[in-house]
Amino acid sequence: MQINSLPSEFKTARPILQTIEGAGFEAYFVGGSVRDTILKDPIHDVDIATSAYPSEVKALFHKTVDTGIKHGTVMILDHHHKYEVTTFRTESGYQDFRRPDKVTFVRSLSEDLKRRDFTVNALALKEDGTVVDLFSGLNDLAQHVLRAVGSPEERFHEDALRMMRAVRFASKLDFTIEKQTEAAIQHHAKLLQKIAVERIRVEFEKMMMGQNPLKGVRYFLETGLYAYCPRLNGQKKALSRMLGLNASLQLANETQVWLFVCRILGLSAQACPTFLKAWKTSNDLNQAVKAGLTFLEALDNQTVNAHLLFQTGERYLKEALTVQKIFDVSFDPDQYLVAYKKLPIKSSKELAINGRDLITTHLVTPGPDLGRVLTALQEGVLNGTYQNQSSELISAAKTMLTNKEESD
Ligand SMILES: Nc1ccn([C@@H]2O[C@H](COP(=O)(O)OP(=O)(O)OP(=O)(O)O)[C@@H](O)[C@H]2O)c(=O)n1
Repeated sequence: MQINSLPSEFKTARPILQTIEGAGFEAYFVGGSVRDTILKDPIHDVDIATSAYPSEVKALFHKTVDTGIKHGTVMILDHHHKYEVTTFRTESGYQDFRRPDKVTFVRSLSEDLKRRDFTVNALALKEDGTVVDLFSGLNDLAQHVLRAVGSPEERFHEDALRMMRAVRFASKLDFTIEKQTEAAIQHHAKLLQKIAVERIRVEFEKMMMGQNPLKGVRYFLETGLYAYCPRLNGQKKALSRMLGLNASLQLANETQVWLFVCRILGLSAQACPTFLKAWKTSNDLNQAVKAGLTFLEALDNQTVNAHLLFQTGERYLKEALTVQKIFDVSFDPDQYLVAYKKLPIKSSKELAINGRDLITTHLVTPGPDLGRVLTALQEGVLNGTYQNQSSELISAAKTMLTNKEESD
């Protein structure tokens, strides 16, 4: 196969390949960018593989960085671009099911391609647009099939994360997993326990955000992979609820993914931190999910009010509303967005007076009273008791403090 019009990312990187080839070595574009180009999908990283050894690559370019020299990767800095160039290699060992114990640099492209995970990821592209296809990856791409290169058992034994990659690609590309490859995942699912949670999480999130997430999820459940993910063992029934949803599952970011998963599992805002901790999500994400779940619980209980909209904030509110719409296609998020827009203040900073105003007018001294008065004023503004005007708020503060003195 010949690709006549290469994407601009490849065209820009062409001189790198030409320099390496000019020195008598082989060089190819490899990996996901080749797959995505043939599928006419946008490409992200451009990976280059070569028969030149790292020292030989370094000798050919002015600026290089040893990013992963032990594994054969050299980064080439070329004007404003960075390219990872990796020497053809074979891998062996894999006692921990994730990293090879031994990497051997080789001169043969076929040796390098045959250690790769799936046939559609084992294509190489020459700078002139010729595709090298040693494992019928082009046919699998055309048939939308994900098939391990060579023995699936061996591929998953080498790197158990590849099983999660399989379900992620099934979702991302809307591909079917070939029968033997699927059977091998089912057989080896428990090896996932050996893989770092962070790496599993990245694949899980990508699966949930794919083109056809339910395809990936179906494999995730049927092969038993889910049982080896944090806190999902025993949750097949709950997770299967995803498959019965009426709405198409389109999740745009990690917050939506975890909000959705927590809702599917019936986790409350209070219970979610323990669950998310097991998945090692970031503090920012945990905060977003907790805020979203708190809002959705209020939605369930029909107790949404101005205070909650204010607390949730626009960003988290939008995420929560998007997730609610997945569960209930007839749900209308607009009324909540309109109510949010109508809030007299969107943050404490928008309150017409601040702590300093109360101190300079000698109403109150720094301390707990100050915080209490400001919170009460903010609540009053949100529920419509006061207008957000400084004179009105100052006099409201005076009344509050006078009443307090009298009751003290
Ligand atoms: N566990 C892995 C990870 C990667 N690869 C190989 O390394 C390439 C690059 O890997 P990576 O960048 O992680 O994934 P991509 O396939 O490029 O997919 P994407 O960019 O969409 O994540 C893959 O195509 C595949 O050939 C592999 O064989 N086994």
